[in-house]
Amino acid sequence: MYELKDKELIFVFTGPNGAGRKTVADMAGLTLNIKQVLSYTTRTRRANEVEAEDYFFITKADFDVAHEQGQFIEIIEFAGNSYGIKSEDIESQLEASGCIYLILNREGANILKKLYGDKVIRIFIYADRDELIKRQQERGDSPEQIARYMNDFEKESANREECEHLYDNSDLSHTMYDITKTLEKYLDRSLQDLD
Ligand SMILES: Nc1ncnc2c1ncn2[C@@H]1O[C@H](COP(=O)(O)OP(=O)(O)OP(=O)(O)O)[C@@H](O)[C@H]1O
Ligand SMILES: Nc1nc2c(ncn2[C@@H]2O[C@H](COP(=O)(O)O)[C@@H](O)[C@H]2O)c(=O)[nH]1
Repeated sequence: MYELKDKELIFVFTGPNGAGRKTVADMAGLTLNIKQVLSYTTRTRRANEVEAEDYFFITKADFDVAHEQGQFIEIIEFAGNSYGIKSEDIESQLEASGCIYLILNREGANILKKLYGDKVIRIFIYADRDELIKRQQERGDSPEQIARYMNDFEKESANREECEHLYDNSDLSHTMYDITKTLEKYLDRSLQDLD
């Protein structure tokens, strides 16, 4: 397993679907110049999603081959699709930029924490249940898709207790203000550790 160097950090954005993890994580990444490690998925691409920007969209056959070859650090099956992150991508991105972020469900967030301990900061993003449904509807998800994703709501919400930081994302600009302040503290500390 890759051993993280002193200054390297992994931010994991987690929480229930539709809470705004991706929106918040990408804005924070852009502001603070932190790069994302993308997952691979067998899920069908949504209308607004772009290959190699949101995910690497691959076939189930390719996913299974990569899995058999031990390329994934962790995988999940969710709503009939497979998702995983490749160890090599984590390693190369850390070496290139020092700090990375990922957007994962509770299982992935907690596996990384177990593997990398204090180097992993889990950021739990949440919003009211009805608001999550509304956001998924507005994005054009079908009622069946929303129901499948919301099945996980309770378990995903319960994971807040495990996370290092919690943010209510009812108001995006407030969320961004608070998260940026928190991440900056970690980044400053990490730079000071270098001295
Ligand atoms: N604070 C907010 N207020 C209103 N809408 C928001 C807010 N944050 C994000 N959204 C919108 O909610 C929808 C879901 O956001 P996003 O994709 O970032 O969520 P997610 O937690 O990554 O969930 P998923 O994995 O289902 O995409 C998007 O259309 C996004 O623009
Ligand atoms: N444990 C992991 N969770 C992942 C990974 N890639 C995405 N996800 C999470 O899965 C659900 C569904 O994603 P969606 O894009 O279909 O809405 C969501 O919670 C993602 O954050 C992964 O590699 N490992």
